[in-house]
Amino acid sequence: MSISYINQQKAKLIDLALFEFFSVETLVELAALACVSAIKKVYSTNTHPRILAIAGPGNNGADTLVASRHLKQSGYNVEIFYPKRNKKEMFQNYVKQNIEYEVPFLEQLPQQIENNFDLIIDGIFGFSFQPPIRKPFDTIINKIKDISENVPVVSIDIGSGQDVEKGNLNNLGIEPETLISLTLPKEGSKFFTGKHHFLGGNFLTKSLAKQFDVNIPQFPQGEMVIKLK
Ligand SMILES: NC(=O)C1=CN([C@@H]2O[C@H](COP(=O)(O)OP(=O)(O)OC[C@H]3O[C@@H](n4cnc5c(N)ncnc54)[C@H](O)[C@@H]3O)[C@@H](O)[C@H]2O)[C@@H](O)CC1
Ligand SMILES: [K+]
Repeated sequence: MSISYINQQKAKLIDLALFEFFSVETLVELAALACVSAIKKVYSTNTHPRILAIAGPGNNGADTLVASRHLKQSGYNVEIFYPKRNKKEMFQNYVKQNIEYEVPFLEQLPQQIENNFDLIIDGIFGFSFQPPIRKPFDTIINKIKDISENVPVVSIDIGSGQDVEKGNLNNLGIEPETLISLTLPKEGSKFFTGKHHFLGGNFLTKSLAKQFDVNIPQFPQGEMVIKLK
């Protein structure tokens, strides 16, 4: 049975349904841990010790802020660029946690990313993205696109700037080396051209799968992610 790919509306509805059972903090913590698990499988602290994490204003950014803390605890050197801060308490707590765990926040996108970082985490936009890309993320996404030939990029849920359903239309979004889809892959990820595609976020029950008419995967025993590509 193949795994379902979902459109933007279904992603939002499934998210809302999960909030009936879990707090957003729980879902973010688990999604972030799944992302960390996928990252560790491809990029080790020996080969890719210096990580630049770019966090957006929504829950894709929340996943990134939490993943940054876990990656730091796992021995990576992580620095965060988080240009548009969400005022909600949850996000403020994630900032405090990173400061406590000695993960620095950068005031600007660094100039020489390729010389100073081995890996970029793209946590700018997830399934709620609506084009066109507004400031300041237009220039940030263009910069990441420019250097993605030289520094590998891991995108959480979606390559930021890509259309959630149609993929990288007109090459406007980030095309990552590694994509980590959450809950179920979005339709746009059918066009993914990078090397590694993981699925994390083992949240769906049989009853939710029936309600939303989707096929859900069986995660391998003891694993937080499934490798789709
Ligand atoms: N059920 C799930 O699958 C889960 C999803 N989570 C994460 O949550 C994400 C979805 O989070 P959200 O719904 O908060 O939304 P996103 O994080 O996708 O983005 C919404 C934010 O981006 C801004 N934005 C949207 N389009 C823009 C544009 N064109 N230019 C500039 N800013 C723009 C919005 O104003 C809003 O602040 C998922 O992709 C995933 O990463 C996880 O945190 C937990 C579980
Ligand atoms: K993203």
